Amino acid sequence: MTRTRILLVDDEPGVRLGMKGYLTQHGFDVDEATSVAEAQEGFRTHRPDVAVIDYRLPDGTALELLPRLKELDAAVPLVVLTGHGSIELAVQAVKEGAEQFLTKPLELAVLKVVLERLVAQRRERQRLLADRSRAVRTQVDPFLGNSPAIRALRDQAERVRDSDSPVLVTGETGSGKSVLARWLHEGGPRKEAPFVDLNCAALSKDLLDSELFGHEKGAFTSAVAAKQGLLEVADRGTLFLDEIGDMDVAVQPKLLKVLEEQRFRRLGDVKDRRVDVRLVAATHQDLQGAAREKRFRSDLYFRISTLLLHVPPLRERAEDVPVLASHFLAEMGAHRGRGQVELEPDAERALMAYRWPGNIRELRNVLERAVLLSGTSRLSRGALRFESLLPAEEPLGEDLTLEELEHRHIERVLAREGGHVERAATKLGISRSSLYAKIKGWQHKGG
Ligand SMILES: Nc1ncnc2c1ncn2[C@@H]1O[C@H](COP(=O)(O)OP(=O)(O)OP(=O)(O)O)[C@@H](O)[C@H]1O
Repeated sequence: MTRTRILLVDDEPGVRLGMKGYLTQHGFDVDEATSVAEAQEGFRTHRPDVAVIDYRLPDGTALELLPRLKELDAAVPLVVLTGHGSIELAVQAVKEGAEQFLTKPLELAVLKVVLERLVAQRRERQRLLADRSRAVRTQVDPFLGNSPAIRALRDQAERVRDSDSPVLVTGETGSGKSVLARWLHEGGPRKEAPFVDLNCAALSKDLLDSELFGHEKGAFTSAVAAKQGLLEVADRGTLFLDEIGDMDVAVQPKLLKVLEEQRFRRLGDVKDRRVDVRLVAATHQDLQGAAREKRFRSDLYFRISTLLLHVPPLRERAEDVPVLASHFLAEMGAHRGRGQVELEPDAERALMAYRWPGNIRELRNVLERAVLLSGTSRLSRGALRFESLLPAEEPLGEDLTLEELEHRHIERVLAREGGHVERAATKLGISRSSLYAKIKGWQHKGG
């Protein structure tokens, strides 16, 4: 569980000492400030979860400080303390944005309860904010199936889940990289904090910059108000950068700085801010190759790739296809208020033999379409329409001659290799010229 950070603003060292001792003992991290000016600076550079502010400060009152803090970040709850319980003061403080007003002498246990409640509310709001662009998903198990490949992935993922180091998730499109990233967050020590998900391929350099780092008012022409970056939203949580291979090279050194120093700067700002995020990055590209060819910074590559998780393509774990398929079919049945749709044996065989270039996403789509169009409770091979241009791979028939069997197998390997004769020949374990000879032979026979 992440520790809650409190900013304590009081000019009396004795009061601060007492409160800090108590709160630290109860699991809070406490930063201190002794004046309006120090409080503003501390709040700006090291954002607390809650600020506790004494009413009277050497250079002003809490009423002056409140709107300034609210301007910096309206989401941080503020608690005001005063020596004399005055209703007018309380009303005024609340008007200026204080969430809570407490009188001195303070019951430390009461303060603790108040802080815990405010922090829980803030975390909930932050979580909603982080999920604003996506429907909240129910937890998906990334390790459905029992193949050695998926069991090995689960073992590795469990080992890296609780660490703070960056993780790089590799795998083909649709194989479940995002699902795994979310699982790392939801099962790990940062689960109470936000999971922020950003697709680097979908944004131009400038947009990516301002989405990630935020900006100050006036940083560029359209920046009419200051904006929090997603790094700040993800503070204490997980930042998931999908398609990191497409991140603009100009943004990459800034991300490296965040990872190395836990600092970043909003566009147009003059000072750094501190942030504590765990990075999970994903890519379907060969990032090492991209780094070698200077399309991706190699220092960033090394920083993010110490913990590497590779999600296997579905075709390398065909035995998991029936498990995944019945999971999707149950889900679809429940969604439509119908019973479970079952697979006929010929459909199951076709699903297991197909190459799934679009992986789990494609499997789900194929089943969804089949369920919609067939309207029956048993799906046969004929109901399946595969997305890829490759022929669906049904098991080779038992009553073929050896020659027909060879012919079909060669066609299949050629299709898999995209018609590349040399690669197909290597796969088949024969020379290119023998493969050509065989193909020519069929052409003669009109095959
Ligand atoms: N283990 C799983 N159980 C159920 N659904 C899954 C599983 N893995 C992936 N999916 C589903 O498959 C689809 C693709 O998954 P996901 O978005 O995680 O893949 P990805 O590898 O991140 O793809 P891309 O590279 O295109 O971003 C999603 O709809 C997801 O819900």
